[in-house]
Amino acid sequence: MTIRVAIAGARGKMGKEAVHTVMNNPEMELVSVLDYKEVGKTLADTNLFPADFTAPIFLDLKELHSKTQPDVLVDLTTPEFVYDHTKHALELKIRPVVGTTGFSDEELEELTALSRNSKIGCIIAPNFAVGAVLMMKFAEQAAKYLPDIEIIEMHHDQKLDAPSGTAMKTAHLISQERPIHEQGHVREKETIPGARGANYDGMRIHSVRLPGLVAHQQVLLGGDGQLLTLRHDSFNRGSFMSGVVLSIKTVMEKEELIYGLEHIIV
Ligand SMILES: NC(=O)C1=CN([C@@H]2O[C@H](COP(=O)(O)OP(=O)(O)OC[C@H]3O[C@@H](n4cnc5c(N)ncnc54)[C@H](OP(=O)(O)O)[C@@H]3O)[C@@H](O)[C@H]2O)C=CC1
Ligand SMILES: O=C(O)C1=N[C@H](C(=O)O)C[C@H](O)C1
Repeated sequence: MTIRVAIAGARGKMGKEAVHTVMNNPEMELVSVLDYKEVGKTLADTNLFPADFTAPIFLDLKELHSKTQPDVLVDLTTPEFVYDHTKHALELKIRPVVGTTGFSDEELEELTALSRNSKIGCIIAPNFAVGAVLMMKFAEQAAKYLPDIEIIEMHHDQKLDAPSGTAMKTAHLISQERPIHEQGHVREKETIPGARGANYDGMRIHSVRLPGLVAHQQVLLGGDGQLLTLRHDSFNRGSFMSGVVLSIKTVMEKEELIYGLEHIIV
């Protein structure tokens, strides 16, 4: 069976890569695109894609659904729109595969309940790169033994959310294994507010934004006379595409929301 895929955010850095990935996958068909620009045109009409990329562009998800009947909506847009897109897709019984980051805990809880109640699968993956997922899992394991931890995430300077979704997910996984623990000196004082980064359960997260970067993260675990450094680098957006393909295939078999690629990597 061919999986009918719609993409939101197709003109973006990740979206463009995902369009090519779906178009080149024999088990998938790109049936439509959700966007607020170039509505009524096709991808090819935008001059960003080859002439045979004829998926039509819609502004409204309901109309996109009724005219093109996608099985899956891949969302690669912005933190501002992703919650509405995902909720609306679930209500229309389109399975969301979401790479967009920036969800609040409350939004994730609401979408989890909606997915469970409607029995429509949904995958939200803060990072589709297998190496990044391994870094998170290794950090989770190491935190039991080395609970003094700082996360440094480094991204291109067009990124909207901070900390990154990957850093938030890493901190969440670590906090499940790490004993409750305040780090640093009890009388530590910031001379410039923010100098010590964001505080997640006593761990620190630092966000670096610079041109030239793609997506990079280090987890530093300090101990007496020692430092364990776990590092992952995505040098290009191709690094995320095997995770996108795996998620599109897997969401077809699910009836609940899955948060994180670690739950579906076999
Ligand atoms: N999970 C993962 O592995 C990865 C996740 N990401 C995440 O994916 C998201 C996209 O990243 P990236 O491609 O770098 O960002 P870009 O800014 O390059 O792309 C976002 C695209 O979405 C478009 N867009 C904005 N609003 C809407 C809307 N309402 N409907 C449809 N399209 C819309 C934007 O258009 P315009 O610019 O005209 O507003 C733009 O073309 C981010 O949240 C990022 O953190 C990124 C890489 C990997
Ligand atoms: O915006 C990005 O580029 C990325 N966003 C995701 C995140 O917030 O972790 C995944 C990856 O780091 C790239």
